[in-house]
Amino acid sequence: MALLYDLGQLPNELLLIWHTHRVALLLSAVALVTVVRLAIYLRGQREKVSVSPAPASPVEKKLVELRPEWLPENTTLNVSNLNLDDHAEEDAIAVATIVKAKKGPKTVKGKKISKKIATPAPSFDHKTDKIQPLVFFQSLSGTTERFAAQFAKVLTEWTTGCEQSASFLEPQTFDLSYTEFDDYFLSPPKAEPNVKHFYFILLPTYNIDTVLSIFLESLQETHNDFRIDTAPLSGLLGYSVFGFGDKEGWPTEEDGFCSQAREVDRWMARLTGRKRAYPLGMGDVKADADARLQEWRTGVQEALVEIAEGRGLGEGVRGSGDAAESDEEDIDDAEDSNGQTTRVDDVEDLGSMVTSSSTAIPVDFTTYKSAPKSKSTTGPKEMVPTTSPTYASLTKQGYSIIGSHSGVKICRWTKSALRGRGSCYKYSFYGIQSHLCMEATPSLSCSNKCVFCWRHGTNPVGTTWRWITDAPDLIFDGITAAHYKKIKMMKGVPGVRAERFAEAMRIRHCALSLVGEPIFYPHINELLEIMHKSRISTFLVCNAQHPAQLAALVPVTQLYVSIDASNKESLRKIDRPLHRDFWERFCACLDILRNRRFEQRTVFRLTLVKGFNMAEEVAGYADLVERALPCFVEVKGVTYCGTSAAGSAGLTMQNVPFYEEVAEFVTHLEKELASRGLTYGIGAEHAHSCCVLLADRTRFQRDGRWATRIDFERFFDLYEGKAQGTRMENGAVVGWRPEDYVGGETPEWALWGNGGFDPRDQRVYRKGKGPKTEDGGGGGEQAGKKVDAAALEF
Ligand SMILES: Cc1cc2nc3c(=O)[nH]c(=O)nc-3n(C[C@H](O)[C@H](O)[C@H](O)COP(=O)(O)O)c2cc1C
Ligand code: SF4
Repeated sequence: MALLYDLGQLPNELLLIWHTHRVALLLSAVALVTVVRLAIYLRGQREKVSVSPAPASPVEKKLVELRPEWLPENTTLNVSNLNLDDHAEEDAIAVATIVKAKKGPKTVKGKKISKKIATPAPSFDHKTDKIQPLVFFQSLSGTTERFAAQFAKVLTEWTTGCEQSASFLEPQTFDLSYTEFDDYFLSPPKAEPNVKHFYFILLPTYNIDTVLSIFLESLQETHNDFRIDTAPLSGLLGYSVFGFGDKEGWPTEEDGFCSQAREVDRWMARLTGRKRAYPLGMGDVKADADARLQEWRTGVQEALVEIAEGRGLGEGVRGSGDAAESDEEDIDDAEDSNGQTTRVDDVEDLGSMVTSSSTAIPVDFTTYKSAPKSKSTTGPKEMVPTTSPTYASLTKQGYSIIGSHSGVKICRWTKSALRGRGSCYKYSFYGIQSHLCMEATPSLSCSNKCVFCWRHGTNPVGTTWRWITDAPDLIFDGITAAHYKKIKMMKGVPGVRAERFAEAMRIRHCALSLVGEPIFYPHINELLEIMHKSRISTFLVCNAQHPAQLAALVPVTQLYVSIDASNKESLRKIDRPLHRDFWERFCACLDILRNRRFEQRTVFRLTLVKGFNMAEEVAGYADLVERALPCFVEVKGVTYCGTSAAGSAGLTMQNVPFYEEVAEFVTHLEKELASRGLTYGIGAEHAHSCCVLLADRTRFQRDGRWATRIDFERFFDLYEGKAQGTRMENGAVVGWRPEDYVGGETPEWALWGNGGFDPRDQRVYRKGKGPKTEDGGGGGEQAGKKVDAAALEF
């Protein structure tokens, strides 16, 4: 009973205890929860620490798959197969070290480089230091070049005659078309420690794609590259920009007057940490350019005196103490006016960004000289508008521009063949009669700036296709019509043979090369299909910079890759590619060529330029041949076009090899290939074009005799399915092989040692030149003749 009574009292007892000790109880509960939470937190911290490797402990290495944007769909780049450092130096490091982490959301850790530039101005000790003035210019139609030369001359006179002359080194001038941007705009140039640089930049403005756009992209790219200081040029003493524009077409800055010079000035301010030594100068080429330039020069000279006397850039400019300059450069350029980030990580986006960041410039090429145009430009531009210097230059030299990005021209060999005076080397080697051949390109733009290309400065360049695109059938109709028109114009030329003239009215072959990069055109496959359906054979030359397009190309009659150098450094110097990963692209193209060598005739085209890519490079070229195993290797001496562009690229007649030198080079290459067990032999020559052919003996010899010619009709039959090919896969026929359309034997007169001139043609010697041997052939030719740029042949 007593027990029942005690239990009945329990709730009351508990209530009493709660009322008496509730504060203590609540405090104890809070303390307990805190201790438990703390314990969980500390445990978590310990786990994180233990995930990190102990100092110097081995970390797991993982192979990181490189997947550049140019790789074809569903393809991965096997770095070990690419042998990227076969002949080269510091190539891509494909193995990155990665600390194995727990699965979970990927966190990217990085340190944002402060936009505020801390780098102080380089101090200038006027007793020991020297100022090296560098004058950079860019010119498409020569105006800025003339002004720059004049400016450099007066500046030189001033630096040698002024009171501070001991502080100055002789000014140097650079054409930006031929300047490696990375050598001057990624950091100040390398020099003795007491030599400090000052940049003068003189530029025109073009509201179309030109090399200038590439320069702007490169400045922007450098500034935005998160691996580089945002002001990598702060080591310069200073800079100043002068722009040339045309107020007739672009009356005000709003309309785009000198817009590119203004942009360059702004990027330079950012890259130098605001070292603008003198304000941007601008001149109207049709009015006051001369006076404005003199004014600007006097101003910059005064700034140079200040520097030379140790006073830096003067008041109000960063580096001199008072960073009071205030304009848009102070604003964090990572944000545009809408507050949206404009930082780019994809280099390919830069083109459009540069355009969009500039003052919106109207592009109405039909009204170039008319009233100011409205401001907005949307959508792509024409690659070669009729008002562009490129258009003027190309048409002047006999090119017909089709649409806005294709070109056609009859080469001198077509004219020569019409007159019965001989065809080009393609006749000797492959049986192509020059009067049946059309030379064209669907892309006048290119991603290289090769030193031997005569069009520099004026040719459109770009790494991606971003122009208005013409349809392939329109291009085909346009180029064939223009070709026939030009042939017809030959009707009255003395010596043209009637039968050849009649034959020429049916195009049989197309050399897709001319200038520019044909596979850059997005519908190249459709264009090729149209040609093949019209029974026109296709010889396509590409510059080994577009592996994705190369891999996706339909088989052509003969596929060429230009091999302008045997190693990375030499390729960089001679082709001056726009792609930073040019060597990887080049190597990938070689591997694609190797894979496709049983589908179509593949050719290496070597253009030898003395002093650039000949000496000591035989082994390097042999490496490349070994890698791609092309069916043929054509070795050709460069043709000197004698333009100022070639001159600025450092090319002179001394760079044009003699035929004997080309022949000697080929003999060495043949030996080198043989020493590696490769089965190449010298198949044919055409001394007149300074060209020699190496071919794979196992594939293009019949009973020990060379058979380098092509059976074109058989190629079309194979293409149309009228004849069956012999390319097999898993026991089934999957297509044709180059061996299926090998033509007749290489004629005797074309074989090595016989000169390569068809005896049925009439040989015409240039004034003062005569036959070296009785038969008129045999290695006596001199390639080193200055020819008109229009005489360049594929
Ligand atoms: C197609 C074309 C576009 C041009 N665009 C501009 C422009 O947007 N703004 C400007 O001020 N001048 C423009 N100009 C004028 C040139 O900048 C001017 O003629 C300059 O002197 C050319 O210099 P260069 O001969 O050194 O190439 C353009 C000229 C051409 C032919
Ligand atoms: S690849 Fe041809 S067109 Fe392009 S830059 Fe070189 S030489 Fe000129």
